[in-house]
Amino acid sequence: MDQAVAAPGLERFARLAETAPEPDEAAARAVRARQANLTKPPGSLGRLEEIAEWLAAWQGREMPAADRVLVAIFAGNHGVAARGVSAYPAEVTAQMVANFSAGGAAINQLARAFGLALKVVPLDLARPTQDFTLTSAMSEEDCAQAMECGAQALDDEIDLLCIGEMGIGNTTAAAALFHALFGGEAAAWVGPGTGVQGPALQAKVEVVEAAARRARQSSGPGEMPPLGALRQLGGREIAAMAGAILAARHRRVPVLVDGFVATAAAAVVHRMAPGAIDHCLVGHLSAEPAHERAVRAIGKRPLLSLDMRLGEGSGAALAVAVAKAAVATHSGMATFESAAVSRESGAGS
Ligand SMILES: O=C(O)c1ccc[n+]([C@@H]2O[C@H](COP(=O)([O-])O)[C@@H](O)[C@H]2O)c1
Ligand SMILES: Cc1cc2nc[nH]c2cc1C
Repeated sequence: MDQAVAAPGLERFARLAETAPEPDEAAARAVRARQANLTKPPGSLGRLEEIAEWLAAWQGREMPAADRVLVAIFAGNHGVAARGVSAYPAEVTAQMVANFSAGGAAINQLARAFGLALKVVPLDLARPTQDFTLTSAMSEEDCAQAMECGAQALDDEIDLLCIGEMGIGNTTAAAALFHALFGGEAAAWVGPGTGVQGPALQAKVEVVEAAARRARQSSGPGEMPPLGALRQLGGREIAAMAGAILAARHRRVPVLVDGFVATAAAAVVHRMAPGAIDHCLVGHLSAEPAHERAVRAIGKRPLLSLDMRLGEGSGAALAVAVAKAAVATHSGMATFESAAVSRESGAGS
């Protein structure tokens, strides 16, 4: 039987989820008190107000910041790609990593446009994970090592972290993880990814069904433990994103999660302990059809919905603009007193 969580490396991450620090309620209260005095009808900045409070609560400061933002992109290769589940060949993963380094990818332009730091972390690209229809994707050591790489991506002082990924075949891994963690039909979690359609899409559904069946048998009766599911069905970049989410919580760094694949990493952490992803928001609703179901399953509501389905942190990076807007309004606006603006007349109550 497969007791993934018993591995020493993975145990460290199970403990990180169990000992996650709580939000700073005093900072959140201070944000709410200030917002009540800013020159606007109460609640009229909608989710910007919620985001300012969320940033402050996790940063542990009354005046939140979104100046030092890091986009971390983790890249991994997948044995299951050999089953024809992607519209692109597996070598595109390494080629896109080179493109990130050369500054030619979409995320490079978004990072430049919004003044974001970009870190690209390739994870053992020459050694794809195992085909998880046949055996578990990663050994316990491999999974723990990838999670550790994710945790270490946070070595600098930052206000906000965007997590993203690159990995041909990884929408199959993400679909398999959602299926294992949340149940339902495999077909409800599978979509085109980079553009798979017709019989190849049906074959992708069958790959996810076969993988979930094998993982369930290997993991034994009862609910599959989240770290077990990660090592059975995930990929190194998904494990790294899970590690980064857990490490960010301990550093009190709020996290913007990118699309469908990054949400699979958040889903693993969500299932590790109650409230374990309270410091995360989903930046953008992917056009990958199952993303909506996935974000609902982890109790989130994406900030943006622009029909993108790119990955590489792009949806999270765009959502930084919203976080910056929340900080700018919260910290820059005048109060009713300072601007000599009359408060509500009472007709509304
Ligand atoms: O995150 C998303 O919403 C998303 C949706 C579709 C595709 N992707 C990206 O496309 C790649 C995976 O697609 P595929 O078809 O190879 O499984 C991977 O590099 C992801 O970053 C990402
Ligand atoms: C070209 C290309 C760029 C990507 N960026 C993220 N996933 C991707 C997948 C492909 C195929």
